[in-house]
Amino acid sequence: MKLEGYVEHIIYRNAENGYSVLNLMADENEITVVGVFSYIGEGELVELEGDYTEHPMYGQQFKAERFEVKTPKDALAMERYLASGAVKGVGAALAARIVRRFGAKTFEIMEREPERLSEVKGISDRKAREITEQMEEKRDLRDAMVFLQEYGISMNLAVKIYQQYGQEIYRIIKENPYRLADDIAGVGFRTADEIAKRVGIREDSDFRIRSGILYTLLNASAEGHTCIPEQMLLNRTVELLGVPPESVERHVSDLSIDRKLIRKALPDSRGQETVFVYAASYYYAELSIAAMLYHLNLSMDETDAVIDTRISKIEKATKTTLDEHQREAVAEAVRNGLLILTGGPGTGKTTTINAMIHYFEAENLSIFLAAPTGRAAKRMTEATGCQAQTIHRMLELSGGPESAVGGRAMFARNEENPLEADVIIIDEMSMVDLHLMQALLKAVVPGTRLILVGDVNQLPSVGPGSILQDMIRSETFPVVRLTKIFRQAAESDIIVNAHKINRGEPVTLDNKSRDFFFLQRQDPNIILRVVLALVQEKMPRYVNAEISDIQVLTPMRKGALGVDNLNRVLQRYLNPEDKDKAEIPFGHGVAAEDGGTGKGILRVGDKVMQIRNNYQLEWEVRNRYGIAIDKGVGVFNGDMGIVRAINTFAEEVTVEFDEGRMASYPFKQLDELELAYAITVHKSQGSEYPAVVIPLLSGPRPLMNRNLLYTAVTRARSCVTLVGSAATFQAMIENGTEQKRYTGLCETIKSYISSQMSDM
Ligand SMILES: Nc1ncnc2c1ncn2[C@@H]1O[C@H](COP(=O)(O)OP(=O)(O)OP(=O)(O)O)[C@@H](O)[C@H]1O
Repeated sequence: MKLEGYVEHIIYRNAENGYSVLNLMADENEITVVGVFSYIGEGELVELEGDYTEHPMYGQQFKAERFEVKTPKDALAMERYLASGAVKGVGAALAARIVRRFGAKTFEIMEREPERLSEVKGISDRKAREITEQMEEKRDLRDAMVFLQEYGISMNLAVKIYQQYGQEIYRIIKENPYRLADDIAGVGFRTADEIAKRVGIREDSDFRIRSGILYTLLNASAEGHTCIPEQMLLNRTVELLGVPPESVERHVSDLSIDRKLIRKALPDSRGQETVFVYAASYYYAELSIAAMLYHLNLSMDETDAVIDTRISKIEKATKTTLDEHQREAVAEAVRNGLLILTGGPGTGKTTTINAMIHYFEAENLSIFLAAPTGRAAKRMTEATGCQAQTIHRMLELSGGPESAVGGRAMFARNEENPLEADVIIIDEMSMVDLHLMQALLKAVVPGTRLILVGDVNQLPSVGPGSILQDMIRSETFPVVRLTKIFRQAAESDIIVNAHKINRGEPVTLDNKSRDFFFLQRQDPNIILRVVLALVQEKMPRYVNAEISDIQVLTPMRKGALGVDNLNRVLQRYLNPEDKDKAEIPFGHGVAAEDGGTGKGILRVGDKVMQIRNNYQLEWEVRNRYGIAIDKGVGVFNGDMGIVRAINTFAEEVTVEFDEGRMASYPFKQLDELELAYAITVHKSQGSEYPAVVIPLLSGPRPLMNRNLLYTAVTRARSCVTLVGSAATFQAMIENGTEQKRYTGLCETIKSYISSQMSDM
């Protein structure tokens, strides 16, 4: 049946799919209507098709299957529409005046002769234009929404697509919807492919195959590769698209002629020359990194005798005697434009950094200290007594919306406006990925000393590349390796065992240690219970810390002991439901037990983590009177915080990060957060926690390796407790095969250097 009426009030609206509940006034009757409305506003006249149904709780309602927004016919209806707030700047009084002037012709005049609006008292020419433009925009947007909905595009996405292309959408969607995957954040190949299918674009269309190839490369970069073997690219793309290999091959070759892809011969894991394929931007990033490193790698003049004397003076002043390698590191830092310092935990990296700082300070040189994450920067500040900052902040991430191009950061410090420092020391270098390294190097001029400090045995960066490892492997730059564990550090079993793990030696699990425990349990449910007891009671007391300082680390996302399930269980006990704590549905990864929606809950008091870099998110630090004392932009992958407020009215969640930084997330942006009672070992890189609890039972072999265990264990400052299978633990120590990362930086550095040599 059909029903016509005015939208009186929208009771509920799901912004993602348009599902709405609204009050409709039809012939003086108020009717509750439910249905999917792509675009609708209060005050509008709609014609609905559907049927009345009986809802067990809400009684009779009209279920709309189809709808059409109609132009209001009579004067009263027009006035109602205009007064509804649908047009900005027109309130009830003005709406009444407009309709009094033009009567039933109001809309016609607004459409055809908008300049006449200025005949109404209180409407200037400019305002008349504004009102008209709004009416037009609304109509265009509505038409576009209806069009995009036909292709199964959600409303949020439809708005984004419309904002990007405007009236061009019709052409783009019909000709090449794969462009959406390139241009719009949140549209991937799969969404574009779905649209293409509905539009009727053929499976073997050129656009589809090219887009599929680029998508495969993008996926590879999400796994950390900067390039992949061509054969692997072909296989994966063929599998993705279901098209013959020849056509993929042909397009790979076309794309490389267009320089969208770069093919390059590199040695594979067995050292044999193989063709690898890069997305062009990754290739040029490696090339420019190689070139910039080459130019920074200068020799600086200073005699050994002078250096020796100065170091001895520092040793006296700081009452430390540096060992041979530490001394060498300081001397090399003085003598070179570029230096890598690497070593495991407790081998004296920080002590060496401190000696370097003393040395350069005595020379009156300006020194910048930085690290890839906020937590790592904070640690560096504490350990050196000098202010360290995140690399992003040092490079002056600019705040405006233009600060991220294609999701990438834009920095105010770059080749045109380099950092004004004589010495830059970067800690936790193993976490720096290809993009950040490129941005950093752009902002450093030759002549500035760049000292890169890190532990090359940690897991590689979350983002693509294995910069530190590749630089060391290239054997092109000065490297000092610290290997000796100092006496104080040697008293810690965390450090001693970490080194054993790294060397592949067995670790004794007799629980006679003060800071390293292994609780053998085989049943996942029992492991969960033990983990909970450790986090909730034992560890906070043992290391004298808050519950939120105890971090659970796990290798995996899925399974009983994966991140998702651990978070669900830990949340239930550590931050249970409470009528005084606001909460909202949240997240995608949380399975089962919640009514089959696959969603979890976010609650005030929850511990959360930002899971991607957001260069635009604003934060504020307020004093106790609520006055902002510091402001900035950018919350980064891996930053941890506590949910302080959930405002369902403003649809906002406020999270407090380190150092009191408060950031607000619109509900729509909550996919940037995850619960963080438990996090993956990968995400924990660069952070340190007073105590770490690691459930360890089983998992896929490539993941369960020495590298991962080493990284997990070294995250703990005062205590590590592993809970689970000792056999798995020992097997991980023996599994020295790292997850393979394909990168070409090492070879690119070498070939760049030799090309420079031959030019000389
Ligand atoms: N030359 C030295 N003589 C005596 N003790 C030293 C020396 N160098 C470092 N130490 C001591 O060894 C311990 C570890 O040193 P440091 O903190 O510098 O190492 P690190 O490599 O930075 O460790 P981590 O990566 O775990 O932070 C500290 O207690 C430090 O005081």
